Amino acid sequence: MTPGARVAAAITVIDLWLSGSDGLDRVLTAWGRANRFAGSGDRHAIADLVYDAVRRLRSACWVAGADAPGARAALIGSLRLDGEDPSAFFTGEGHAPAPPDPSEGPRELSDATEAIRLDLPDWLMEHLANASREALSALRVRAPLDLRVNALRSDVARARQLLAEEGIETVPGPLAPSCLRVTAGARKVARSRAYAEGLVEIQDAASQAAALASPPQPGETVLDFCAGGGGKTLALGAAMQGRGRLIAHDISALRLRDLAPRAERAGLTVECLGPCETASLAGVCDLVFVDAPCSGSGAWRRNPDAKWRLTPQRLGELVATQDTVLDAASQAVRPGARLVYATCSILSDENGDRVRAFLDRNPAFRLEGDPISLMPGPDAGDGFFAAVMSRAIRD
Ligand SMILES: C[S@@+](CC[C@H](N)C(=O)[O-])C[C@H]1O[C@@H](n2cnc3c(N)ncnc32)[C@H](O)[C@@H]1O
Repeated sequence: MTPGARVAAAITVIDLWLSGSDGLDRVLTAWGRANRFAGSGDRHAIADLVYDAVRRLRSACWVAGADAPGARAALIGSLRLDGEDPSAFFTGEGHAPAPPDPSEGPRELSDATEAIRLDLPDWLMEHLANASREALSALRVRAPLDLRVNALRSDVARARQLLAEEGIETVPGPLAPSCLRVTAGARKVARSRAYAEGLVEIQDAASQAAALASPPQPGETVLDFCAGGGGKTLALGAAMQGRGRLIAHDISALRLRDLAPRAERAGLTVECLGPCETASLAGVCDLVFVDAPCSGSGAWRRNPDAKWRLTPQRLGELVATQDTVLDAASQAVRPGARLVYATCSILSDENGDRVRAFLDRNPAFRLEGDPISLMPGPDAGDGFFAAVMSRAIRD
């Protein structure tokens, strides 16, 4: 495909996403299936164009002269924000889109409101008043790929060497000793031997750090209450050196489906419990980890469509779920043991506010130290929050 045809395809994908309710990933996958002529290089290039434009949807549309989100404006503006001349792609020749007309900018980004410049919905600005502008700007930029070296299978030096032999270059990553940041060959990771044999997992640096907010010890009974795909479960299991009882629970049995084979690859045994199967764990766990469902605002550079779909009503629903989940999970904590509440959110509504509300409802628990509050950044990881609480020996 020509560069212009790739831009045209990216416009089609964003159009479909804007007019439907599916996530961007699904729309992209469906487009790829319906357009088999596009090779993997084309599909990757189109995905990059799409994600770059959606991450910066408001600012891109602004510099393309549009006051409302639109796919064509998003692409024109996104190219401009990257210092490219859109006319080089919008040629009208072959499958390329028609050339930009004078109503399509350029317009100075410095004339836009702060919410537009930061690519955030207007209503969210007051919720983010305490977040630094650098952290919010980081959400407009493509995220790096981080790996967690699985100590049960390898050490960091050996994992780096094996990855390098397959053309995947890494440097030591931030926030966690097991973190490697991929600097070249990111697209080869999922097909690499190191990945297939469980030496490394794909996991953001901040997620790795959050999993170790209260490091589990070998021999402990550890419950990952919102285990989902199991990223934290595997990190917890590695910290336990594979010894003890590791239990994964989620309200969605479907989301736990891939955990058993992932755990086996990582050299771990995990008990998987479906919804409402935790009654037998009441008061027995040494550590209960709650990676609560949240807005995902700390990871919006990876999932930029989520930020445009979040509404005040949805945030309210999430907050109510977080309270319910934390109350339910706390039942499994043994007297004297730990409860960790974590989110990949940067909104205090979902973080400190939830912990304070929980402690007010549950006087048997108290906060241990200051919560970890990680903000997204080029040399950091995603935004993440983790608070460690402990249950009194006697209620
Ligand atoms: C942030 S995701 C977990 C990600 C996962 N821990 C990881 O590291 O890959 C939140 C999870 O909470 C689950 N969830 C939502 N409501 C729940 C509930 N009431 N009880 C338990 N899990 C719930 C969701 O199905 C989802 O898998």
